[in-house]
Amino acid sequence: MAAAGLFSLICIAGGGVIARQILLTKAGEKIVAALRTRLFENILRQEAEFFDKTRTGDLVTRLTADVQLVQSALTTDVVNGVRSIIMVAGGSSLLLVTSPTLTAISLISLPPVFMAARHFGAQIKKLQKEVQEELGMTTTKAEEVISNLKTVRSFNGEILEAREYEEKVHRVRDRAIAAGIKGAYLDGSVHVAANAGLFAILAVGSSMVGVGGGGEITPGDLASFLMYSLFVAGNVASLSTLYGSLQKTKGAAGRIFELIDREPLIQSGNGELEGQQALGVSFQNVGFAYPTRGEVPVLNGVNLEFPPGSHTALVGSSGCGKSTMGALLLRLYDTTEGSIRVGGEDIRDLQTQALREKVAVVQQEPVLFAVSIKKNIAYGRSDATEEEILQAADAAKVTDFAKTFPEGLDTMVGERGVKLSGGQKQKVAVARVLLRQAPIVLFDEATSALDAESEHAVSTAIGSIESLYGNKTTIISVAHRLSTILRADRVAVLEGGRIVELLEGDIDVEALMEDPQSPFGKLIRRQKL
Ligand SMILES: Nc1ncnc2c1ncn2[C@@H]1O[C@H](COP(=O)(O)OP(=O)(O)OP(=O)(O)O)[C@@H](O)[C@H]1O
Repeated sequence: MAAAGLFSLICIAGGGVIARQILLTKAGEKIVAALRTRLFENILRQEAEFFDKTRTGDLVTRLTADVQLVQSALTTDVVNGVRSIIMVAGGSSLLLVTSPTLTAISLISLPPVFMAARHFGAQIKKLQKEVQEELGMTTTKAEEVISNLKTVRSFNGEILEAREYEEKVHRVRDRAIAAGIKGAYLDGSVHVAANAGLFAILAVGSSMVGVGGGGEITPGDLASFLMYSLFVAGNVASLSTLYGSLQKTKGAAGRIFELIDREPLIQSGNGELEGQQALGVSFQNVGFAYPTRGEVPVLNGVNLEFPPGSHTALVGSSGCGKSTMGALLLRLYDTTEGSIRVGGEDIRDLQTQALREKVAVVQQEPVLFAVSIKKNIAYGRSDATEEEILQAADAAKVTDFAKTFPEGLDTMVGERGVKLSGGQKQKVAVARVLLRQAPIVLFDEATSALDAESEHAVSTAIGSIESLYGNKTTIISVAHRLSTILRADRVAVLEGGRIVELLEGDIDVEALMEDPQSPFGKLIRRQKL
């Protein structure tokens, strides 16, 4: 009967183990999923300045390794901790019942335990934070080298890169070992303090038993007291190990929550831009310096109107701030001085999403995603029909080169579009923007990677799309390509951070080249075009 009863109890305990494992796994995985999602969503909300300052690897480490540490702490560590606390509480009550005097004496081991936990705990937390930061740098390095392996290889950089990676890995290792050593000191000190308590109990307890027995307590009581004390000391020791591990987690959790709680510096306004009509853009006394290089002004009192439906070429030498004007128009950064208006509204008063819906950009270095050509085009507008996608692909001459691939528009382009040529990538980016049908179109030297014939085809396509979808305000920023400049009906010259010349109507290039006062003439002469 007793054996059967015991077996039933074991079965119930087994069921408890199963339930605990299942519940812990569920809780842990749900915590990880929720943390990752919230973290990722908040990373995406951050302003461009944040990404100028933060390394990608650091963010990836927060999403992976840091979250993983928190998961194990919140499941395994917390459960073990609760169990040890119950054991310590239960064991202590037994101690109290057996001998209140000896229990009071055993308490002398507690202050050193707390002191050790405080002292080493703080150091472990700091070191673990450093481990996670160094891990972030290691991830950044690996990601940079692997995604640019062709460049690394062409410069015979493999050995150098492997050595740099090794150095970073060693820094992670050294910090992790240092944290482990502090943990070991914590465990060791707790062990000594807890066992010193046992010695005190033995010394005082034996005198309480008295020579030959007959004292305050029986030898049996002392033996039980010592056994309970060992049990309590063992659980206090495992609590200290858990405390060390919780301190590690605090380092990682701090990094996660600092980012989950971070409010982006660029806050969206509430205004909306209704309708699909052409919108004008106006730069009013705009001054700007990149926050990471605050002492170097890039723009300085830029005044420029882009009337609705106008086609403006923004011309200026390399690095003069043309792309920066585009970034400001998209409100990736806020102007340091002055304001930018779209459709008469200050862009700081508009919802950032509403603003970006109205501006389509072909970037200087177009970025494609690791999906098919067609999906990359469809990224331009989520509700576009198949027909519209094909129309955009045709207009930007994507169909011409895609039909030479066995899978046509369904060809996968590889990570960042590595399986396409520079010009092909740019054509896909143009198709994506054509599909977007935004009233303001920004070409950041979009035609630089296109050959003359494709460039002509693309600009004609833009014209035809325009006649299909209505007038667009286009801004083409271009360093020197005269054929592109002349296709615009206005030319604005950017120099020294301000607009120094605005040409409208028929542009007589020959005369301007002769004119020593004309910045545009000077620019063209310098470029020898
Ligand atoms: N994220 C950034 N952080 C700090 N400085 C930057 C950043 N982006 C650009 N700059 C600096 O701002 C200046 C203007 O750059 P911008 O890209 O606007 O030039 P650009 O006229 O478009 O040049 P290009 O014709 O060569 O593309 C440059 O001196 C550049 O080094």
